[in-house]
Formats: sequence, C-alpha cells, structure tokens
Amino acid sequence: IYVPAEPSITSADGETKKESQPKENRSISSYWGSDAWKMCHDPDNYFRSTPDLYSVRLRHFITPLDVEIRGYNPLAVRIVNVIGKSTLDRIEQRFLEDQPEEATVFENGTSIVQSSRIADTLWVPNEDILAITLRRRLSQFTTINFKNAEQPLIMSYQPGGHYAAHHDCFFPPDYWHATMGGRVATALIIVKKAEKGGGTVFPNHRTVVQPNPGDVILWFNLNSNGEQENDSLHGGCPIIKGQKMAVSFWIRDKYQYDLTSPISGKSYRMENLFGW
Ligand SMILES: O=C(O)CCC(=O)C(=O)O
Ligand SMILES: [Fe+2]
Repeated sequence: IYVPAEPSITSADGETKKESQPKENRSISSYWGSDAWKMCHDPDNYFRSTPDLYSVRLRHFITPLDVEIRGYNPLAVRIVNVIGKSTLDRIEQRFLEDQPEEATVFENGTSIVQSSRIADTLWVPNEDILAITLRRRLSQFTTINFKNAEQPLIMSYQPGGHYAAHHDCFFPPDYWHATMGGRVATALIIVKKAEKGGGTVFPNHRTVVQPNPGDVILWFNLNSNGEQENDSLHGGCPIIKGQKMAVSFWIRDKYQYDLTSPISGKSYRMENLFGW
C-alpha cells in the first residue's frame, strides 16, 4: 500500500494556543443531558443494553484479538488488553515529567478553557518516539493509517474531572480539514482506570464502556462520505474516585486507503476496521 508522508498535525486550530480564563461558575452536570448523566452513574446497567451486543475473538494473523462491540451504527468497540504495561508506564512517566496544561474545547474557531471538559492534557509531538511507538502498535491490529492522526493527547482526569458528551468532528471544518480531512475515528488508549466513575459513555448507543488499562476504545465519528455520525456522541464520565489517564488519537479521513467502505455513504463496519 501507498503510505503518504507523515503529516504534522498539531491541534485543531493548527497551533496550540489557549486563552486562559476563569472557569464559569456552573455545575458540570449542566453540560450533560440527564439521560447520559444517569448512565454515567449507573454503568453496570448500561452494558448489555442492545440485544445484539457481543464480544468476538478475532484471529488477527496469529494473535487473538478480543473485541467488545458496544455500538454498530456507527461502530464503537473496546479492544481488550492490546497495549503492554511497559508502554503504559512510559505514557504515565512522560505525563509526570512534562508540563501538562488545562484541557480546552474548540469553540468558534478558538481553544478555550471551559468546565464542560475538566482534565489535564499533554500533547506528544508526532515525531516523538513515544508517539511513533503508539502509532505503530495501533496500526498492527486495525486497517487505520495512524500516520494520518493528530498528535496524541495524554489526558488525566482527577475526581471532579470529566468531558461532557460531544462529537469529535468539527462543523464548520477546522484548519486541518482541507489537507487531512475530518476526524473519521477516535482511538482512546486507557492508561489508568478510575476507582469509581470515569467510563466512556455513548448516550445514543445506550452504553458506558468501563475499560481496563491496556484497552483501546475505538469509534467512528464520520461515515465513508465524510458526514457526521450523530450517534458517535460520547463523553468521559465524571470521576468519582481515583484517577483516569488515557491517550486520544483523532484520526483524519484522508489517506485511509485500507479503510474503505464498499457501500458509499454508509457507516464503517467491523470488516472495514479489522480488514477481512
Ligand atoms: O475520556 C473519555 O472517555 C473520552 C475522551 C474523548 O471524548 C476524546 O478523546 O475525544
Ligand atoms: Fe471525544
């Protein structure tokens, strides 16, 4: 396959700028719909909520790959235990050694601090050996071209931290859209798991994913026409106790030569993601 030159995407607005401003005096629950909020606080009741939800063990070359399907349309999966402990330690170490910043949300063309998202975040440059290692590993078991992803973002959530339900794609399109396309999919590596709370909720799939360190949650935000999948709505549930750490890869839809859909205008499916 043809592998394009590595793009050097930074943040959504093309540079990591941030406007520091005080947090509004607003409760975090006010950023959530009551339904999603309820799901976040009762994750066990939102596991097997769809009748055809199941786990599969794929034979990926010789490696077994356990995949928990949490939503079909669009696809949202949990891939179990695919990132090794030493790699997770490296991620955590980097976060501790470097200088994380307050998380921002992208609104009206600029990145702002807002209490719809409370976390500490650290971008890992694309050319950094850690980013290269992670991309290489993620490329081993999916058809996605991780070279066409934004630089990975390490996120740490403490009690009170959360990321209210949202879509990952930008409308109107962001700075990178013209050259790299939209955020077709998101891969979230789980580094540390909160003791209580901190699942990833997909309100329209009616499910809360409660992954373990080493798992990857992967979902599609766009269909093969580049249109937003409304049911890709998701959020990071509030942390009640402990700390959650994860790494996000927002994957752009240009140069995804192996991630093709036979049916134009339709959602990506398992066979597109795992390539059989
Ligand atoms: O922390 C989570 O569970 C969700 C993170 C998220 O929404 C994202 O990285 O786009
Ligand atoms: Fe997101």
